[in-house]
Amino acid sequence: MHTTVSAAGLTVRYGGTRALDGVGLRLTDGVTGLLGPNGAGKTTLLRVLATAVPPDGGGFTAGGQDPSTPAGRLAVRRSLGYLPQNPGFHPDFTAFEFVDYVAVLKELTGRTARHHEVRRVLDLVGLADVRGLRIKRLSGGMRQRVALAAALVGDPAFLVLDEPTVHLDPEQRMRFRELIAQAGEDRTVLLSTHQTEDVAMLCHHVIVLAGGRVRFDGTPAELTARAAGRVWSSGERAPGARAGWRTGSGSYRNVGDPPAGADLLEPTLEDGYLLVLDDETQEAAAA
Ligand SMILES: Nc1ncnc2c1ncn2[C@@H]1O[C@H](COP(=O)(O)OP(=O)(O)OP(=O)(O)O)[C@@H](O)[C@H]1O
Repeated sequence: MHTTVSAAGLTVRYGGTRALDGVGLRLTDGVTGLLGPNGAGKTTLLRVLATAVPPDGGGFTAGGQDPSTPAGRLAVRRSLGYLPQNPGFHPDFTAFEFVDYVAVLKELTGRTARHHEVRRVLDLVGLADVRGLRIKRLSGGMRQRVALAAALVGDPAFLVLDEPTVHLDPEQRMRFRELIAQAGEDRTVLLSTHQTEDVAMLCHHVIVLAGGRVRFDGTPAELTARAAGRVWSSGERAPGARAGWRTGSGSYRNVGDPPAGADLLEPTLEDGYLLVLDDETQEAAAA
């Protein structure tokens, strides 16, 4: 069960700051990655799409429902799972109690069916064995899985995940990626992350946000292609490099504007992302 989400002109102002400045997007089934530097507006965008913050301008629909009307908002909320940056756990709740509490908020009122659903989602994220433990006794990775289970309660068609892999060690991150990929098989998932590997491994679609605006919207391959012919190796730091660092082999890996005859390297998604941000910074400085 998935849904289509379409947004146009989304604007959110906090005093003089435009956290979102006319954002448009279209999400379909599968996992879309949302990349952007600190303060880009990612959390604000996710909060708008999760109907936690109404936009000052523009709007969106999810599954054809418009959350600017009370009936539409209810319909969008019923089809939504949200994993916020700070899930607000009560540390004395057990994993089961927390997810059950979220299930009550999501209007799963029949106790037996609700408890069945809570066990199903805890099972799905691999927490069946620890569902009776208090959240304060769980590791960071397990807590993130509790938060994901809470987001999955009621089998929502649209899942909004705000930096779910942050603070996880590499093994936990890998396990979490498996869960997100699984969730994205039959859902529309929007995943905010600072990890370009998350996007390279999980996403069929990527949006780069900076300064409250969409700077790139396309496939991971298209983002990587932005750096084609712009990554090269040299014996020392190259003058045309926007970023350059000495690698373990002793040579420099440079990203930017290569000199003629440079020894070009295969670009990565991270190179493409760096150049999208850097090109945008240079354009802003020139304007
Ligand atoms: N409640 C708020 N009050 C005032 N300003 C805010 C508020 N929330 C966000 N902002 C500002 O809006 C801008 C976008 O913030 P947002 O948290 O959406 O960015 P982000 O991309 O999620 O950043 P990060 O990666 O650091 O979480 C920033 O300049 C931030 O300081």
